[in-house]
Amino acid sequence: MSKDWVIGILGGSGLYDIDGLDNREWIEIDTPWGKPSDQILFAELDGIKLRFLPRHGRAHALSPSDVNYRANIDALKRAGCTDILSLSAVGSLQEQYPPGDFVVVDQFIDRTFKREKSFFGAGCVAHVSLADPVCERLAELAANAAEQAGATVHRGGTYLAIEGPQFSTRAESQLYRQWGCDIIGMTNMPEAKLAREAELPYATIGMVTDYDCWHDVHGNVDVAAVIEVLLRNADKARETVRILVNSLSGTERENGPQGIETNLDVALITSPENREAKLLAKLDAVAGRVLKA
Ligand SMILES: CSC[C@H]1O[C@H](OP(=O)(O)O)[C@H](O)[C@@H]1O
Ligand SMILES: Nc1ncnc2[nH]cnc12
Repeated sequence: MSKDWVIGILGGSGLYDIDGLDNREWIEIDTPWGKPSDQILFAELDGIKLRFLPRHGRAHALSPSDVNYRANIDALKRAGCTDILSLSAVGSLQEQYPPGDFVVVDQFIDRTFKREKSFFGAGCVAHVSLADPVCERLAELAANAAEQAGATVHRGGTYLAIEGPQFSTRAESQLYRQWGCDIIGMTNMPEAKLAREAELPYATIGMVTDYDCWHDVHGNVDVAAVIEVLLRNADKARETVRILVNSLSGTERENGPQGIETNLDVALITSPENREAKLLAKLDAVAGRVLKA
């Protein structure tokens, strides 16, 4: 099936708006899961529709544990998004990813524990596959765009998600390194899981801001250091978005080869006659494609 691209952008720390877009309008979207982090910026560029949501709100008043990830993903789906790209500040767990570099990850480890992680549950159970949690097509488009924007880009890598809001202890940081993780952040889980449940292809660019606290030479991460690097990199991130969108201009969107857009076809397990009407009503945007009679 082909349709128009509608690119959703989840902006992380330091990225609260994108300028240089046409027909900009901030629009409030309500969801059955509560309020998203902020209004969503509806805009266009080169004929492609863009929907931008600052993950922590424009005032950065939401901590990673307080972000309503379900509402954010649901709202982006309601806003018509076909794909979601996250731009996130991350710490580096490996020497070869210095601050300033971009890592386009292909795997996640979820160590968060205080968040709603599924749209499904009692009354309508589903188990989606997360073996390949990232949309390879979107990740490639994002990596190409970031390179053209002048970033040093690493393709592939594992993002370790911690609950926060505190940064890690040195022992934890060393442990994550031993696990082979590449970058660390506090937000991409359960975001990526929920995007998959909503049948939305998801990719993330980790913008490295620090070496966490494991490095012998570089000092321990703090917010000032993160913001300092981010401010230097935010323009590159915005330019990446503009180049990515431009690369789609004039093309028709086809579903990708990973089957993400139809993955609920093989995920629902509660028999239709036993599904709860109340939960089904809340799933109208996320799973309407498979739940509509
Ligand atoms: C301000 S440093 C910690 C903060 O930054 C990252 O957020 P995001 O992924 O939204 O850029 C990290 O995950 C923490 O939430
Ligand atoms: N070192 C770090 N740990 C967790 N989240 C981060 N965001 C940016 N740097 C981080």
